[in-house]
Amino acid sequence: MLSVSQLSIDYGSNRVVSDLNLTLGENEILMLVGPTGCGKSTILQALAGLIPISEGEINADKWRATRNKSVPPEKRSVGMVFQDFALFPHLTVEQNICFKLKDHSVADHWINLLGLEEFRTKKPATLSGGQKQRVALARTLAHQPDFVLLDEPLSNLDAALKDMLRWDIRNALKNAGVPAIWVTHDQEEALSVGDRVGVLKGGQIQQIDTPEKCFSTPENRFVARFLGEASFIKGTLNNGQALTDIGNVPAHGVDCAQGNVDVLLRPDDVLLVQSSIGNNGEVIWVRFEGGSRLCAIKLACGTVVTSRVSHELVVHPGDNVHVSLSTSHPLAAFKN
Ligand SMILES: Nc1ncnc2c1ncn2[C@@H]1O[C@H](COP(=O)(O)OP(=O)(O)OP(=O)(O)O)[C@@H](O)[C@H]1O
Repeated sequence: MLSVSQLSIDYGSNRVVSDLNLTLGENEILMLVGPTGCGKSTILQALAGLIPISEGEINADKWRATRNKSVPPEKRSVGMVFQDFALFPHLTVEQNICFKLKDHSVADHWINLLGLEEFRTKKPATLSGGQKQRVALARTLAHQPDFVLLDEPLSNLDAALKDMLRWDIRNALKNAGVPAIWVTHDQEEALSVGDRVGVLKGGQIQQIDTPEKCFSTPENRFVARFLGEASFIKGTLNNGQALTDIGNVPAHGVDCAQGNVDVLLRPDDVLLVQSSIGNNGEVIWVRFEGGSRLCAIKLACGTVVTSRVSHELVVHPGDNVHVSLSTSHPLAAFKN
């Protein structure tokens, strides 16, 4: 178990992380997301003991660090996985994994689990990016850390490989029973592989919650926009029901919002139909996504909403269409 309370971190006179509170449960994967420069890597470096903290404390089972009581990285039992793999080029895969390891037999488990058997005697230069990252993860887990910090481990890999490797990393962490904090730029990665997601802005946590809650009931508009396509439509909220120009839906008032609100719409909440009568909007752009199309529709009131439709529905900019709300789950509504 790792817990961080009221943690602040400065670079000189510049405070880049303020009043951070979080706990990492046993066997939990916590994803940290946020725009570039919001302090994600800085938090990982402070947890690893690579940079000093200015306020607050970090508590692990075996140690406690504060501004006045630093604990060196080697005493923290922390494993780190970086985007650039950080392997020793002159050592083989096996030697990299076993580096400074007393019991080499532990390495075999991770070599097998991460599919590295055939590369055991190879040098890193002959491996692909995905294989190198598996070696880096195997090395980290073979050292049996108390927790693992992953700093954008997939950002140097192509899309197809990313998708496969993110599940392999999650499975390996779960197999090891080691909790992890995983920094990513990728909202889809955060929502799909994390047990919880922490959204950061300007060095401050905006929300830490399950992926479902962060996505469906974001605590503010920043979180709503950061975690996927979001549009807002004006409405009136009373007794859990929001009335809008394109339909009435169950809604939940964020911060007890009532009356005039902006209702958060995800593309899957908006139903688009092509019809010759009763149209209420005009398509302004369409993005082909493979199995689906993402369409932006301008309503008569000027509001733009997005809708995701099947690839079978061929829609063009300029088409007049009918959009409505089709959700049975409550949508988040913000005071306007
Ligand atoms: N060594 C340093 N000295 C001074 N300022 C730094 C240093 N490292 C980072 N910063 C600043 O601290 C802020 C947070 O940087 P950090 O690298 O933690 O952000 P990040 O969220 O990880 O960004 P990215 O997603 O681009 O990797 C940024 O404004 C950055 O310019």
